[in-house]
Amino acid sequence: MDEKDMGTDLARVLVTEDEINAKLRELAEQIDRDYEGRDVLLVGVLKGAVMVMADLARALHSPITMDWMAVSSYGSGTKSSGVVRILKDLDTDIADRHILVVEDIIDSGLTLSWMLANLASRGPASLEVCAFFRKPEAAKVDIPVKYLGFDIPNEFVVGYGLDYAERYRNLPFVGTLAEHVYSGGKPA
Ligand SMILES: O=P(O)(O)OC[C@H]1O[C@H](OP(=O)(O)OP(=O)(O)O)[C@H](O)[C@@H]1O
Ligand code: HPA
Ligand SMILES: [Mg+2]
Repeated sequence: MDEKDMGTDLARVLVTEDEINAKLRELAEQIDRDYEGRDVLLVGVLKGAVMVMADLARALHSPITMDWMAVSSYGSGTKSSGVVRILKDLDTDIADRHILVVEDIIDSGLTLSWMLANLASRGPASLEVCAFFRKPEAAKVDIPVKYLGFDIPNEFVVGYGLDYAERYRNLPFVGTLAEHVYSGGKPA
């Protein structure tokens, strides 16, 4: 599915594939500059951050390693429960390491707020956040984001890693879903 052939499930494209690729290059340049001479461990948050992690890592020239954590607060719905569970912990000891957490989206901020407190308690040398999308109007807690992709409106979005009931993660752009997808009805 691309932007010209969205099917009937998508209502509106918010960020195009070209905009995503340009932003990745911009963020990678900044990260390369900031981490010059230091080894950085990118910590991706499964599963949403898979796309941004893979693309950002390839856009970087810095020597990086990657690790993954799986936490879940949304389940199959569209609202954060605020209750964060670790489904998979890091394989790496992050004490004295430079950690850059890579997230697809900050919505309420509850997931990342919990994760940052958890990671900080492990004694990293530094701890920063790269979030590709953020919904400023949805924030319940303030998250310090050093590398930000796009601020987007307070609507449920899918694509580029973001799912609705596990679907749409593979769209190369980000958009909103048509009403019939939520209501289970037929496309208009
Ligand atoms: O700021 P918040 O309101 O906490 O929301 C953001 C989090 O919610 C989503 O994860 P989800 O729990 O859906 O898991 P997934 O990445 O596997 O889809 C998203 O990938 C972020 O991790
Ligand atoms: O808008 C969203 N879409 C998909 N997953 C999400 N997780 C938090 N916010 C969102
Ligand atoms: Mg999800």
